[in-house]
Amino acid sequence: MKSIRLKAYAKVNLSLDVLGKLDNGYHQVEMIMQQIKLSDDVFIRWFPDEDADGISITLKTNRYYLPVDSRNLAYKAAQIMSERVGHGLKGTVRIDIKKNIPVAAGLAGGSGNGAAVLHGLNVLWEAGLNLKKLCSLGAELGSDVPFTIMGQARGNRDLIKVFGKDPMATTCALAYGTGTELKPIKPLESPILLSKPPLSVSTAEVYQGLDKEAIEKRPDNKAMEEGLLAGNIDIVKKNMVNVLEGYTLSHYKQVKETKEKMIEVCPGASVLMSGSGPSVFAVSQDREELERGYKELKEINEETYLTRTIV
Ligand SMILES: C[C@](O)(CO)[C@H](O)COP(=O)(O)OP(=O)(O)OC[C@H]1O[C@@H](n2ccc(N)nc2=O)[C@H](O)[C@@H]1O
Ligand SMILES: Nc1ncnc2c1ncn2[C@@H]1O[C@H](COP(=O)(O)OP(=O)(O)OP(=O)(O)O)[C@@H](O)[C@H]1O
Repeated sequence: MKSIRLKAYAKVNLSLDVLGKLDNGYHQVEMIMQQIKLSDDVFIRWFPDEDADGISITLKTNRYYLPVDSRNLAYKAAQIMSERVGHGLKGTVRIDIKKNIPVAAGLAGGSGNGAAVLHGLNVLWEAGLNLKKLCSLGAELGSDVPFTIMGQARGNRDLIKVFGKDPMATTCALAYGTGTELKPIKPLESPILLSKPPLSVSTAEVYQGLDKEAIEKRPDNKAMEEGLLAGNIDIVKKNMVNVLEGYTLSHYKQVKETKEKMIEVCPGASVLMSGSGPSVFAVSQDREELERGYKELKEINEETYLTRTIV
């Protein structure tokens, strides 16, 4: 038996712009994504068995409501690896996921689980796929998967050994196209307060909702990138804009209330919704302010975390 244990980190969108809509219904985005320390634990084991009839996959998670078949991105990732690089292999892939990242939260939790399985089987099966190839397989799973592949290559010791010198192994990137084209950027170094109201929001619904509304304020991603490069957190804070906020905040009262509360209790922070929501996060140099905010937000939303970015 061979095994690997990987951390699948969550992401926040420091900015998110939508530039247009493609014929297939997907949207053209331009956004800056940053990996944070909040993570799921993904344990992958490979039991070779010469008598087996090909590769079988089993999956367990600590969230009873999550599917454990091909509807789960981790399971689907194992299927993709079996099809593409598993020729001639016989045995069982066992995946155990301990979820800490809130589900359907705008934090790429499921995407990260899929990414970890792609990475894990690449190592266990000695498939030798580079980051570019892993990202292209990841794009078949979901728009956020390639970024989580890059971030994990930087945030896991076993993967740093393999990809340490690859400039794509980074925890911050400008994502464009449908979100799967990535350009590494110098990461943000900051504590992060994160809070998710007890509801889930469909990403598809939010993108479709945006089609019917005018975008009021767009992020200046160039300025944000320069701020990151200069390590100037004030410039980063000033440019935190997410065009998906308009729809989610106006349709989900608890998300708006969470954002308003965070602004009230962390006046020195910049507060933004991540992805399509409903998670809201705050960036501030003042950790004590975020600690105070954590206590207040925890009273409202059980799923509240004080974490930090990974550089
Ligand atoms: C909102 C973000 O999380 C920001 O990072 C991503 O853009 C969405 O990433 P994701 O959840 O991995 O998205 P996917 O699973 O690929 O797509 C979910 C749904 O979102 C919509 N979608 C997604 C990405 C994109 N560029 N345009 C879209 O319109 C599509 O309706 C799609 O059916
Ligand atoms: N391994 C997984 N973990 C969590 N959800 C999963 C997983 N596999 C599939 N899903 C499904 O995906 C949906 C979205 O969950 P996820 O936690 O990935 O959302 P998210 O954080 O909003 O993702 P994103 O930020 O990429 O849009 C859930 O409703 C869930 O049923």
